[in-house]
Amino acid sequence: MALSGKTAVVTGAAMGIGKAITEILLKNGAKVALLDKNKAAGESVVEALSKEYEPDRMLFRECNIKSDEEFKAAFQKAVETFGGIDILCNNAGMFDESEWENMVSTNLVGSIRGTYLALEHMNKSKGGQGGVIINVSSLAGLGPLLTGPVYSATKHGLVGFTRSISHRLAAIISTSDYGIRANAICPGFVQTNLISEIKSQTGQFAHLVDVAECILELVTDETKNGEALVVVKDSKFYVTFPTLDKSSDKP
Ligand SMILES: NC(=O)C1=CN([C@@H]2O[C@H](COP(=O)(O)OP(=O)(O)OC[C@H]3O[C@@H](n4cnc5c(N)ncnc54)[C@H](O)[C@@H]3O)[C@@H](O)[C@H]2O)C=CC1
Ligand SMILES: CCCCCC(=O)CC\C=C/C=C/C=C/[C@@H](O)[C@@H](O)CCCC(=O)O
Repeated sequence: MALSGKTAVVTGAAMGIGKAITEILLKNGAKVALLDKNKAAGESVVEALSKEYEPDRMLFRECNIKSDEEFKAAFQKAVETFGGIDILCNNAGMFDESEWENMVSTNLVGSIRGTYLALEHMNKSKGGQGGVIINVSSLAGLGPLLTGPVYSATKHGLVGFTRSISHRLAAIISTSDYGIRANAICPGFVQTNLISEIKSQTGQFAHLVDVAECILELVTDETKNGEALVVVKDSKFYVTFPTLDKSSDKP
């Protein structure tokens, strides 16, 4: 997918990984609807980016992805402003095990909500233009995270949901081509506000630009559907998942 003229919706775009995703999409010619619950930070980012990119290629919309109403309105605003939606990056997320129900509502339910909204808008069989959905999971979505059992559950859930949706989209292509791909990205530690608010952190950190470049790869490479791409310091790799042997329930 060439990005020039394409429209992306990025959640959690006001800082961190979401801001880095927004910048690399703008740099590669896309228009971006930045969504975030943090209005002040979101407006500040758009003001700063408008100095480097054409202001009519971006918009900020305050949106809490836990709200169906706010998320639907934000999608509608993006469609009205830019004419359609080609890319969704479900990036918004949090880490707070003391707020575990809120974390599930944000990290998992919020991203599922965004995915289903995108399927409606992108679906070629319903007048859409097709597109690609990137769900930001985590390395903790592929293995246990001692310090974050519920966080890890939300990110495992997101990998499972993304793989299931993408396999479904691939399976129905012969009957009703949605023209939509879905992939997960699984970063290791990245120095952002989310991490800086967590005290006991160890481990090596990937760079924001590395994560953004991996997301760009998943967006532009139309052969990628149902993938989980790991990106850690100085390394990236596509996860190979066990396939169930149809004749038995053994992987
Ligand atoms: N920083 C890291 O080490 C890693 C982060 N991730 C994931 O990357 C994504 C982004 O994380 P960071 O950039 O590190 O976090 P961050 O805290 O720096 O930025 C997150 C952004 O999302 C927004 N947000 C949070 N909840 C929201 C909601 N309910 N509705 C709308 N916006 C909301 C925040 O206002 C903030 O602007 C998250 O899904 C996180 O789980 C994954 C692996 C590693
Ligand atoms: C502690 C809060 C972190 C919140 C932000 C993140 O998501 C950071 C994720 C970084 C590290 C997670 C590490 C998990 C490691 C193990 O589960 C390991 O088993 C993962 C193996 C993945 C693989 O190699 O396929």
